[in-house]
Order: sequence, then structure tokens, then C-alpha cells
Amino acid sequence: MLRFRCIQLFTSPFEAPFIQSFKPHTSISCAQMGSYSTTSSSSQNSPKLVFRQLFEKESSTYTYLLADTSHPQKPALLIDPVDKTVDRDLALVKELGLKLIYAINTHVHADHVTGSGLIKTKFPGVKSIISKASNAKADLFVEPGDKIYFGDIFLEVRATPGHTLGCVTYVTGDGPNQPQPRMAFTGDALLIRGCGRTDFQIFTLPKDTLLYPAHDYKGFTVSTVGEEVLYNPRLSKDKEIFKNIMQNLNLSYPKMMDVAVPANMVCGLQETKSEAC
Ligand SMILES: N[C@@H](CCC(=O)N[C@@H](CSS)C(=O)NCC(=O)O)C(=O)O
Ligand SMILES: [Fe+2]
Repeated sequence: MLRFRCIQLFTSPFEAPFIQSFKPHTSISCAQMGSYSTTSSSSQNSPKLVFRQLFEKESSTYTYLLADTSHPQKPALLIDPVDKTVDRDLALVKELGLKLIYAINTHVHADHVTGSGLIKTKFPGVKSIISKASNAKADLFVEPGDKIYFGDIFLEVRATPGHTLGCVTYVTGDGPNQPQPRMAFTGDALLIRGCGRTDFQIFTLPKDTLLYPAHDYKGFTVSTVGEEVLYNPRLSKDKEIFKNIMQNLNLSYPKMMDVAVPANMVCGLQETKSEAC
């Protein structure tokens, strides 16, 4: 089992030990519901982010596929994969000619079983990642401030505690060669016009940062920091009102809770326990 808190994660054969060649600004070249890619207008070698937002209906969970397609190996990662949709996700990875290197979780989910362990059985080269503070099993553990590189693009790890132990948000990099606008994968810390429970670290990001939560129960797919600051009915309130709202949500016990949490502590593979993580 490995652990890292380095500036770059180089656990895959696709990464050089340092990626320092900063390149011109990137900009969104194409956008549509659920998917887009970003590219530089001025350099063929600048990172090009391919992005897909995938949905699992039973738990209303979003899984995100990201890849750097300007890198020769097209390294890719999945955020919050669900066991039931692993085959769909892997088929897409294959169809797009990507090389999956990481299966990442924002937190130990209570409502569905993660697909990260299953993915590793199908693609043994893939490394699973979760925060150290989650106490769950994985190949690699991240802490706030760590950067997860796939090709020339990276995700920065931000602590967004409150919903579960070690709950983190993964944010695309702040740099001239990184995709713009920034994207934050918030897990359940922030849902569009809602939240699982969050502190306010997400709101320190630029207003045009795109927000991608782990769930949506109302049909939304994306929001921005600026919008949620203004219109989120929970997070736009002061602390006392927020506390009152959160204490009176009256949500039912998640149907999968007793299966999902123990499974997600071991990559979603209860039978084989931690060896598979
Ligand atoms: N009914 C669902 C559970 C729904 C639920 O509790 N969702 C969580 C995130 S998954 S741990 C949550 O924090 N929701 C906030 C909200 O406002 O809905 C089930 O039984 O699985
Ligand atoms: Fe959750």
C-alpha cells in the first residue's frame, strides 16, 4: 500500500517524475450537457481535458471521467465510480481510447458501493485513491494540498469536512496550462442548491469555478461557485439558520447504508477485503 502527499503522483508508468513545462492559457472549446473538452488555442502540446459526467440512477450518483488527451497515453481517471455502472464506464474509457490510471473517491459513500475495487479487478494497473482521513483502504492516500496528476493536468485536494470523515473536494489546477474555468468535484459536501453538509472552503474558489457534485436529486448537472453563494438555500444562510436547516432535514436512513459503508471502506469488495484495494 502506498501513500503520497507529493506535488505529483507518479505511480503510473505514464507519468514523468516532473511536469513543469508551463504552457499558454487554455480555454473551453466545446461545451454541452454532461460533457466537454478544453484545449489551448495557441499550442498543440497544451493539455486538452476530456470530461464526461455519468449518472447512476438508483442512487442519483454522478461519476466523472477526466483525461488528458494531449498526452501520448491519454491518461484518465474516474471520480466516484459506482459498482453497478463500472462496465458502462470502462466501455466508455475503451471507446475513447483512454488509459485509466486512477479510481478516486471523494468520501466513503453511504448510499452505494464504490466501483473502485471492481475496476481494479478488471484493470489491475489502476490505483485506487481516497483521503487518508477517511480511514478507508486504497492504494494511495491523499491529504489536503496534494495534487493528483494525470498527464499534464492535475487535481488539487481540498478538505471539505462535515459530511463524512475525511470528505474531500478535487479541484482542477490553478495555473496557466490548466483547464479554465476551474472545476470542483465536491462529493456530497456541496450539492447543487443543497449540501450533504459542508464548511465553506469551496466558496474560496473563483466565482466561475464549475461545481460538480456526487449526487443530484432534482435534475441539475452543473453549477458555479457564484451561483451557489447566491442561491443555495442552505449555504446562503447564516450559521444558526444553516444549523437549524441541517438538523431538520428529516432524511430517511439510506437504503444501502449497512452494505455500502463497510464495502466502501475496502474498495467496494467486501468478500476479498483489503487485499483488493
Ligand atoms: N434516499 C437515499 C439517501 C439520500 C441521502 O441521504 N443522500 C445523502 C448523500 S448520499 S450519503 C445526502 O446528504 N443528501 C442531502 C439531501 O439534501 O438530500 C437512499 O436511501 O439512498
Ligand atoms: Fe455521501
